[in-house]
Amino acid sequence: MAASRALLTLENFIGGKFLPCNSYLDSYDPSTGEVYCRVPDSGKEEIEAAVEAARAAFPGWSSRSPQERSQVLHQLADLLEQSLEELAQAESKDQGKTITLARTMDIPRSVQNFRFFASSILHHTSECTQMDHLGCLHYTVRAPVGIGVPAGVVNIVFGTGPRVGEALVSHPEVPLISFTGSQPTAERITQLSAPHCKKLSLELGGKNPALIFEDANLEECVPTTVRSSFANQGEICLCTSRIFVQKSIYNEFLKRFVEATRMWKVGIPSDPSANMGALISKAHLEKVRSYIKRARMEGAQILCGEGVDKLNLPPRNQTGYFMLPTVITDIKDESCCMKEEIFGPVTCVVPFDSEEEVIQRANSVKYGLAATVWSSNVGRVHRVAKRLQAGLVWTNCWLIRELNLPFGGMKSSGVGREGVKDSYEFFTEIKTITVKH
Ligand SMILES: NC(=O)c1ccc[n+]([C@@H]2O[C@H](COP(=O)([O-])OP(=O)(O)OC[C@H]3O[C@@H](n4cnc5c(N)ncnc54)[C@H](O)[C@@H]3O)[C@@H](O)[C@H]2O)c1
Ligand SMILES: N/C(=C/C=C\C=O)C(=O)O
Repeated sequence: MAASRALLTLENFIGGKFLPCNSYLDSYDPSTGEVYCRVPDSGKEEIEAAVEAARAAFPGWSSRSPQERSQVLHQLADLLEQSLEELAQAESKDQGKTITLARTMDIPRSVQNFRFFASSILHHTSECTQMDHLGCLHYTVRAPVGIGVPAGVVNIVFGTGPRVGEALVSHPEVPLISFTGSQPTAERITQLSAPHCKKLSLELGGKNPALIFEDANLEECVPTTVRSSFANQGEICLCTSRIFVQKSIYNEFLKRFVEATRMWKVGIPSDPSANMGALISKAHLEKVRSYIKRARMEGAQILCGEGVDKLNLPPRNQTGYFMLPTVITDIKDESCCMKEEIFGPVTCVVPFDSEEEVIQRANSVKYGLAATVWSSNVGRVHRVAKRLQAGLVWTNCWLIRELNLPFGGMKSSGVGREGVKDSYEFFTEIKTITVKH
């Protein structure tokens, strides 16, 4: 029996200290399907300790000036930047994403976010009114609700959603919840938080359409739509999973799109030339595959990918959670593949005739997160973008992020928004003060 390699064991980080836990969960390397790490299986006790640490840290941290807190956030960005490669390797290993995506998107975006918010907190203004006839001045101030960085301000508690997640979201001293995840979980969190009237920010799923009109520039549209469909194995809430193509260019688009999809390289995450790595878990891989099986049963066509083309992987990775990017056509709008979020490397391509028709069909799902519109007619992109039920509409591009402006979805894609103004308002309480002079 080969000696088992010492497994990486993570610890919770509470009150500025790394703390062991009584029990642990196995964490799997998505590229091999092997256990590579153990994470704490935390529960109520750990959440209580984290809330206590936060409670103790709050008075000191919340009274620090924006200038001091900005400096701390810039220092965090510096530390992330200095450890970019180590963090990219860790993220790629843990999530199955390619090292290239982790190096060029995930970690740099984290640095950018810290720097951006470190700057924005220095520029907020408040409101003021005067009642001269009463000799009154009114103004607003905002007080932090959450906490920032010194010991106890950031607490990291590992565990499962139902066990440690529920302990956190139902804790009476946790006043607000910023949740990113699926709609079913958001429903559960909303139920648990309701008795405490907690403030909620919910960033949920999407079933994001691409609307490709006959005057689209296919040289740009095809590669960008391949990327928006399959980046990070389709495990991005903003990924395109329904592609509506105007009939007159449908065959040409499909030919180019399938060719480009087949060039989208699936490889081991550490391969810098891979475009796509492994899905997050065995269970998720099987869930994604089940949608393709259902599409086949409904008589849809699978033009490339799962069950059509061959996946070439080294022997050690054949137990990894890999699948090929898959394109489905001849599928009805009523199909679950066109209605439900699959959150995998699967996209459906269907034709449409008119602008009116495609807007109605694009809006016919319960989600409303993101959309892309491809047309060289500037009047059309503005007109269509305004009518789409989506919180984010990219025209002739995808995933260009503007942190100054609201980010988030409508309908079942979430509640509230993130961004400079929206996050500032969410994480603070506003107060109106009247001074009679
Ligand atoms: N809108 C966005 O910005 C955005 C960004 C990324 C992902 N997403 C969405 O997230 C989903 C994929 O992420 P996921 O699979 O981790 O989602 P998930 O809902 O399964 O889990 C999200 C988080 O909630 C925790 N959780 C699970 N059950 C819980 C419970 N009962 N109480 C408290 N916490 C609980 C999980 O441990 C996890 O940390 C997709 O729907 C995707 O679209 C949205
Ligand atoms: N919050 C964001 C999420 C992006 C992709 C999620 O899968 C962001 O871009 O700010």
